[in-house]
Amino acid sequence: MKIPFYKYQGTGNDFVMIDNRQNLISKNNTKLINRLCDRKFGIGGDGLILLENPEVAGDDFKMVYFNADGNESSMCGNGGRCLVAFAKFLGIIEDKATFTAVDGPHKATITGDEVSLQMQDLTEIKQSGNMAFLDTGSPHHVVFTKNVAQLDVKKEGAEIRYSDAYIGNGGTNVNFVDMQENNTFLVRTYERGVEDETLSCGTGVTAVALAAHASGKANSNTVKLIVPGGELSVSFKKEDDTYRDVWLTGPAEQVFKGEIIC
Ligand SMILES: N[C@@H](CCC[C@H](N)C(=O)O)C(=O)O
Repeated sequence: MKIPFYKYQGTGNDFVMIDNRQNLISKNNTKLINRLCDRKFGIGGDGLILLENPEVAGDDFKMVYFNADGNESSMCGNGGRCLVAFAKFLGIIEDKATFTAVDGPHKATITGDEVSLQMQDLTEIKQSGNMAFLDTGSPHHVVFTKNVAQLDVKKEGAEIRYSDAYIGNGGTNVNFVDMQENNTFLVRTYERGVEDETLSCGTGVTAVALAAHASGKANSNTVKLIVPGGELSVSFKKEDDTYRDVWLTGPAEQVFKGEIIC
């Protein structure tokens, strides 16, 4: 059997994309999904995303996201942006989308090469010293520190991800953040389910922007995030204790296509 696939990247966070509206691939095939994401034995990717038929009235499609380990996981911000570009490529949408993912409904807009994705509203941010924990669709531990460029993110991220605080609770992603000038932050992320540093994480930079604003490190409603794979921005409104109208914006690009032989 041959299954057509596409590969997308958004600031270096890369995904295998499959149009699964005809149920070509089973969501329970963890081994196959893990192998397809393997950079030596498969296509290679930080995750795999299925575009499926919508289950909610008014939606254009449904997003199903798997980490590179083959397990279905929580929301992927960059993956969501790439999926919107894929939906446009497939002719499902033009420049606007409405879809549902594991964390609920999302809206998106496309402007040239950039895709903006609306993230969920957020109220709870746990802050302690230079750290914060928040769930922007996926769980994120945020550490504000210095010399982020020199850090061993895989080693230090794994220590936090597998620490007693998180191990019994499904784990966490970990973001190391170096504050620059003018509401700009340098971010490196250790991703759960990839179990390594990725070049970018959309829910991660969203968490960083909101944690930075909540702790007074950012004073603008638009924050610029520099990640190893490029640049993203996050804009939001704060009403009472809640961050609303949270939008993640950055590039999303199709890089190649092929056929899975299985
Ligand atoms: N790369 C993603 C986050 C994907 C989910 C994460 N690995 C998890 O399991 O929590 C993003 O862009 O948000």
